[in-house]
Amino acid sequence: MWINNVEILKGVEFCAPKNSISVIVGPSGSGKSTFLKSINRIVELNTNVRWQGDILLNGVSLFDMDPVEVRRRIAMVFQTPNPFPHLTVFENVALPAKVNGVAKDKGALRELVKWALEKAMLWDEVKDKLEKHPNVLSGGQRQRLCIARALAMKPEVLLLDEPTANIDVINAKKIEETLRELKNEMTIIMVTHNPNQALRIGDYINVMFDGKMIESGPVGDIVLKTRNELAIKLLSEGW
Ligand SMILES: Nc1ncnc2c1ncn2[C@@H]1O[C@H](COP(=O)(O)OP(=O)(O)OP(=O)(O)O)[C@@H](O)[C@H]1O
Repeated sequence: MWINNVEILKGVEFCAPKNSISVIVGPSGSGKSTFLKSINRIVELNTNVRWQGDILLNGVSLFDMDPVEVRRRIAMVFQTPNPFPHLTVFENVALPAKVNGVAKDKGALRELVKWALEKAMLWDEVKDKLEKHPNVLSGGQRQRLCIARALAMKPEVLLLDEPTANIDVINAKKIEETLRELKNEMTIIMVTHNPNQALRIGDYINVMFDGKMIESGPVGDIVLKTRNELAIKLLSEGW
């Protein structure tokens, strides 16, 4: 994949098994975020992108689908919590679902918002703040609000780009717990800079270096069997 004629992703082969957490690790600038943003084609929004190859969702090419449909089915949560500041907590979760036609009427929408906030393990903390704006929430709560907003679209795949990078340890643990629960309902692909986190919650580890996926496999295999020196170094020392 090329951005402005510079090759950024180089012959990447990657598979995210259903109902599992696939973690992507690698040094800064290796292409992790670009790869993640390719999976739901948001990388195309502001950049001049040229593709070679294919990305399949349940066997269907993303390039044969409407990009809006792709982004509903493959939702994304970014490193910095980015709730809509001018909308209430309720509206933050409800609006994208409403726009995408996920809930048909007000009752269904209320149910959906509650469901998404419960799944994101945030409901108990915000059920009395639904009409407040996200500035009253902590950073970790704002990030879980963004997860709830993504979940309300009922995605099949959830992409997360370092979702715990900017929050404290307790909230990071809550998000990890949330993801472990969520994988029963969807496929999760997450970028992390934290090797301990990768080993703690990843079912599959994928190591990226210089735009290539240099190692991939079940976490046990990667830890015990990999002979790739860079993968060993990255997973033991971090990056
Ligand atoms: N819109 C863009 N235009 C030009 N180059 C880009 C663009 N987006 C990413 N790149 C380049 O692609 C390469 C990979 O960047 P990317 O952000 O994907 O790496 P990363 O592994 O996620 O890094 P980090 O861990 O620091 O977030 C970098 O060299 C970057 O400069």
